Amino acid sequence: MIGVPVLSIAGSDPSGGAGIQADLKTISACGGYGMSVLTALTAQNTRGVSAVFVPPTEFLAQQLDAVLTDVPPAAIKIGMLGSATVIDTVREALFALEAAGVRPLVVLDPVMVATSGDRLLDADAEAALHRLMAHVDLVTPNAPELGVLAAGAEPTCTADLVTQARALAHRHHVWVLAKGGHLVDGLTAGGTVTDVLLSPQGDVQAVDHPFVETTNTHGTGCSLSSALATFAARGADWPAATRLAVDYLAHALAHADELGIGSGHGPVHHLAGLWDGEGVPSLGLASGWWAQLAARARASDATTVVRALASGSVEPELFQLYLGQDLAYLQDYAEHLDAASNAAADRGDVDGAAFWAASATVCREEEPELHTRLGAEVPEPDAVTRAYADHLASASAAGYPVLVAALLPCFSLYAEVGARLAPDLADDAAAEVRDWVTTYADPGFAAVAAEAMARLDELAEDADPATRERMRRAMAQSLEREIAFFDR
Ligand SMILES: Nc1ncnc2c1ncn2[C@@H]1O[C@H](COP(=O)(O)OP(=O)(O)OP(=O)(O)O)[C@@H](O)[C@H]1O
Ligand SMILES: Cc1ncc(COP(=O)(O)O)c(N)n1
Repeated sequence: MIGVPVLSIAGSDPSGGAGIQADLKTISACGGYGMSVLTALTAQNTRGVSAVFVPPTEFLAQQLDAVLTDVPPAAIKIGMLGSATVIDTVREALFALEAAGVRPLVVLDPVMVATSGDRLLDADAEAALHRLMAHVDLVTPNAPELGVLAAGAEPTCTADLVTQARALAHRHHVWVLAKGGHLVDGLTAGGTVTDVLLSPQGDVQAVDHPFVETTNTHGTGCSLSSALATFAARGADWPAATRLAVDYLAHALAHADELGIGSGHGPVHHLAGLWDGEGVPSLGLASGWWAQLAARARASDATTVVRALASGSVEPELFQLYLGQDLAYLQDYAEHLDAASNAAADRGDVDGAAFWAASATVCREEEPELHTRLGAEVPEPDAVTRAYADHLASASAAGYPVLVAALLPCFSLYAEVGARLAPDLADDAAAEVRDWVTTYADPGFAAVAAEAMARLDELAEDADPATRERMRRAMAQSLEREIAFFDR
């Protein structure tokens, strides 16, 4: 189990139930390494907020700089922001991080009003919140916040949540988890609360969970968004991370009354699962390494080749250069897949041997067909291609588990880039772009990439600590070679 770094940018609740205190407990309980940057200090307890102190924005910028230049987070959860100036300072920090080639996943809990009814965001800060949304992957409004952000009436039923969440998802091209915690009037124990998850394309998924009859709901929004950021940081996609986060919170809510903290709306029991001995949900060791690299992997979107593909048209010379070198690379890669197949067979792993051999065949036969259809010919390998080949050769010499770790990014990164580019592919995208993107966005390819990762997870589980470290490094180095490969 590794602690993927997750950063909370939020306000402090000294009574420990909401804000960064809730976030750090949640991140730890969900298997992340929690860090926090403070936007504001509140004086509050379970009965309400009595004062708010906002430190100078220069100090916020210093905190962000200190953390982000040393420990790039795999995900960031943003909570209480307070004012437009604070929002703009956070936005600038995210922008600078992206410019430096690191794009963590970003979850925004658009905190406007506390459960107690106290305002936590200036009314004039809404425009700044919309500007921030350009850097956000998923936003988690409750019903009143959704009404404000989607400029509609406050949703009063699930159908309203869906309509307004779709408008917000569409406007900012973000995932929206619209929370149904404010629509529970009339529910009793045994009833069901419905949150709804919308993709940026507007696909809807209802996320049902049991209604808990309790007044101890202080900090549910903070905890849910932190859990989501942590599970996503650990490698779950948004629908899976949402289910894991909702289940985590349901358990914490179900045990809230056992804590019995304060005389007002008390906190949920963030550590109920750990104290019960149920531990932290497991997601696989190597999947965790890849999740830790995800912020780096998404930086491939800024490379020349992926940028050109995303825009729907590619300069022929650039594309031919890339495709030609990729053809040269695939010849070498197929040989290492054969080596992996032989090594699996030597260990008596018949399924593994068949899997790697089948992948080698795809690299020799199917993928080059795409490349040659797009006009590529095998050139002399250039320095970038040779460096990748040398890396694979030394990984191979280090043994089967290290070799598989080095082979993995070529599966996972292409599946991820394909999946990211496909939904936004313009109708008039050039034919060669469409051909390339649909090849790597194919669900069959995603399934193969997932199987490769599952095999690596098993190898990592069985490996000793020194081998695990070599595997983790080999994976990270392959990712760097992949990014260099796209940046031509
Ligand atoms: N009594 C409850 N039983 C079950 N789930 C609940 C209950 N109250 C809230 N939730 C869940 O808690 C999460 C937070 O929802 P809510 O709509 O309350 O957000 P919020 O208003 O941002 O949170 P907060 O009330 O902490 O400000 C959602 O997943 C919601 O479904
Ligand atoms: C510092 C801070 N941040 C966020 C909230 C909202 O949490 P909730 O609405 O769940 O009380 C809060 N009360 N305090």
